[in-house]
Amino acid sequence: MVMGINGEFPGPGLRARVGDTLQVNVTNKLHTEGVVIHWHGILQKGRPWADGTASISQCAIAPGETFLYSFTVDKAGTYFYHGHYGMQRSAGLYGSLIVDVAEGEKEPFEYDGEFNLLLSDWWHKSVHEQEVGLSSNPFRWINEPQSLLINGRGQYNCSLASRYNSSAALPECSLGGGEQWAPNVLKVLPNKTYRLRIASTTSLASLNLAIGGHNVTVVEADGNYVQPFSTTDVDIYSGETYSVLFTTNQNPDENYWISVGVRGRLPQTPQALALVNYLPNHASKFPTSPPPVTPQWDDYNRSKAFSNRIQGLEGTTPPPPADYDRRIMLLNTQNTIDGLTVWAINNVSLSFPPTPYLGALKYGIKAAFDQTPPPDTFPDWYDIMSPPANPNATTGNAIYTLDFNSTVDVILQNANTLQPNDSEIHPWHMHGHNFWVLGYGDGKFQRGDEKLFEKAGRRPPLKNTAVIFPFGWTALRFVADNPGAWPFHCHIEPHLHMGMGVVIAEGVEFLADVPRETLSCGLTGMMFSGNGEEGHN
Ligand SMILES: O=C1O[C@H]([C@@H](O)CO)C(O)=C1O
Repeated sequence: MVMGINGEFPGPGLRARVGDTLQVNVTNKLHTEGVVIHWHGILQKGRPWADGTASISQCAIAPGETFLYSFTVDKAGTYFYHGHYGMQRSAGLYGSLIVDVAEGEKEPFEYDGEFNLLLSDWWHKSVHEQEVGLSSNPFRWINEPQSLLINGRGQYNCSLASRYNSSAALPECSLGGGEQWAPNVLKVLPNKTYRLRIASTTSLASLNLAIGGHNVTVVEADGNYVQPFSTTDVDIYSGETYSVLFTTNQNPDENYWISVGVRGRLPQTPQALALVNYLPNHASKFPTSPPPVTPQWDDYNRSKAFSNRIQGLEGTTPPPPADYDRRIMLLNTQNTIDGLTVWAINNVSLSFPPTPYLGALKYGIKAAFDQTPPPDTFPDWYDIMSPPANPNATTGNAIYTLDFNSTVDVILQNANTLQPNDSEIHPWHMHGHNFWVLGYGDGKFQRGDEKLFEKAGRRPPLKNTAVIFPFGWTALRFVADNPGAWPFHCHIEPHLHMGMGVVIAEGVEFLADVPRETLSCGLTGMMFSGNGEEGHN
């Protein structure tokens, strides 16, 4: 079962120019559940209610109802959109969103043509069955995906590439032409430069993409320009987007594979493949070289080296100096609550309340969520190298309230899971803000480690998603300059479902109004249905 939009999966690609206002009417035709759409990477300055997050920016759109998302896009780049209620993104509710530079403006790089690859992973088990398993005792994990998809296409139970390897476990796919699952074909001319936009909306998988025989130059990450660098392959974590340039300077009598494979978890899913078709060769001409091999899944030094190469483009805004009034240390742990397996941040597993935070904050409804702030740090003695000594965590829905316009540092600290010698990749995505990635480190963050940021001599890149490596930490800095309530969470869909996130809020008092049509549920719904025609339901 797949959730589609306008009869399509993935949903229709959207394209706009900087300065445009997009108006998207979403009608919920799911019969038995609400829906919201999040515009991933769009900052929604001044319109936090358009962020499309259930329980945070709005009430879920009820079956049969229509909600108008209206927002301005102010930064060129590669983005996507997706469901942000339950695990609807995993059910296929996503599509691509591209913002071009304004008329007459130029990108800081040149290219002759472009392609867009939206990457995802796919399970045969329905999302509802997955959700039930994750919230069961005993816990039932979703396990690895059955397929990796490129623009919604992938193969199952066969491999396009088995002819290159006689010991391949899977038979060759028999392509007749025109199959829905046929690989994406990128038609190119020799000696041109192409822009490849890549976005990952995977539910779980960390990916690596490479083009056989071609190096790529990375130029954009998460809608921000980066200092160009050349590489053989690109790591891409869920929630990230990249643009890379490649030049068709190889033997024009050949076609070439693009491969996408799993990193960061023991892969059990065949690579996804797309074809670079040098014209006038026929697309059915199989490349003579096999698809690029995905680097060893647990070669984290290689992954770290790649992440460390991403720097802000020279001349772009550097991070402001530290304001150590507020440094938030977020310890990510796997825990148990009443026998259920959860993820917790500083020992609190996030559970979304029925009243959207934005409305609750705007109208001062204190009963809507826990008013005691969550902890800004974790105990010094916590041993991140071992399973939690006391694995019991609590459930909570309190928020981090930030001073408006303050500079905030966040240290995301990874730790051992409930299993000995195990720590996992977590790509953290922040809504409403870009942050500077100050640095990555191994082990437990120590006072004084901030020196490592400066010593590295890197120009921190602006991003909206950053990974924490196993047993390591990642340091971020951002300015709390966007009035609203915003989730900041692991972009692995089952991990958010299991509580791996926090909510931050700032400057809500500066919002003139929060549209009533976003508030028709929970305590705000009651508040507004009490006084006649203003009520929604
Ligand atoms: O949240 C997770 O649960 C499993 C495992 O840790 C327990 O089965 C896994 O691989 C996750 O990422």
